[in-house]
Amino acid sequence: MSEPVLKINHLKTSFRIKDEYFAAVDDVSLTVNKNELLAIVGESGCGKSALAFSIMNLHTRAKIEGEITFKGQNLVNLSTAELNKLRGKNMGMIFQDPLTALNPLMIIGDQIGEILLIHNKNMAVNERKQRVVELLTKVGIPRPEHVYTQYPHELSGGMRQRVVIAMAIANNPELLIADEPTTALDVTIQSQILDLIKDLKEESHAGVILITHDLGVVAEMADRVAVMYAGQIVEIADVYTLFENPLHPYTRSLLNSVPTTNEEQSKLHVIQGVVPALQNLPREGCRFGPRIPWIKESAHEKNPVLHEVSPGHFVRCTCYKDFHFPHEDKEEKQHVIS
Ligand SMILES: Nc1ncnc2c1ncn2[C@@H]1O[C@H](COP(=O)(O)OP(=O)(O)OP(=O)(O)O)[C@@H](O)[C@H]1O
Repeated sequence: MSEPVLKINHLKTSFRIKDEYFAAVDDVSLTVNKNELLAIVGESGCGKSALAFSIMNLHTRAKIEGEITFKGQNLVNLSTAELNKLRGKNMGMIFQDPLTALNPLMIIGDQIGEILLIHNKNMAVNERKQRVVELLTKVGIPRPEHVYTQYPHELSGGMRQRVVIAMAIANNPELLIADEPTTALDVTIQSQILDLIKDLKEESHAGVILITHDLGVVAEMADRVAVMYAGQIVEIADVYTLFENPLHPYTRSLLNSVPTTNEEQSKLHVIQGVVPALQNLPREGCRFGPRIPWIKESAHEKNPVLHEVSPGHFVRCTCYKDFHFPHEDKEEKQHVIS
């Protein structure tokens, strides 16, 4: 039986541009369970980071509405002091760029030690040092005692990201959010970092949210996947269902734009257009509609909602029933879907 760590209900995060607020996260509801890795995918500008930052309450000037329930409390209503008790202790975050997440003027040991100290005021100095070395060892850093004394600029990008992960897991959080944790790293290092996150999840049984552009990573690591487009979840399902039976035109377009060795993939699909700027997002009708203009208007719902097409598999808008790629024979495709 799955046990929820985080429950998000009708979350709306809006940013002020000139005199108006525009929702970058628009009515998102989801759950993350203990020992589950939920991947959030979508093109740049779909609202993935805005969602992650909302959960950690790291937006300074956004308007946040809805409910983010963690440990029985709605994070949206908590004061900074109350939030600080949870952040870094019960919730950890791994950021895209490890350099910006670290203080350049502080040695690694002190940076991790500080996180331990904030949440364990009575921890003795020696115990703290020992725990930092343990954490550095756990995230695969060689010569941890030496690295303890180094500054961030003395480490490689991969090692710095390991330090950031050590900080995020220092207090054994129940929820770990990783926002494109390998974007700033070399390809060779990327898989090591992702393996580390996966191992940590398996060991600690934490709930993990992994934000990524990379569908290969999703296939490899996720238990469930939420696909975001224009601030909304357009499809959510367990990882097998999402890859075996993707339904939303956006999900299918994303999957079809990745080259594979699969012989059935006759042609790569280039998704038309781009995600509009926040103030130009379509707010009515199917938000993805303008990017699939060959699908007739009547296929879309006026106010698209998520439909549960099979247990745990939700798809927004009815247009998935009529969707086909321009190069496909429509009759044949409808037969496959029905
Ligand atoms: N502080 C802000 N003020 C105004 N607009 C913002 C702010 N932060 C994000 N946005 C806008 O909100 C939308 C969603 O941005 P977000 O960074 O969440 O996208 P993303 O899916 O995480 O993209 P990426 O993959 O590039 O990180 C974008 O249109 C972005 O320009």
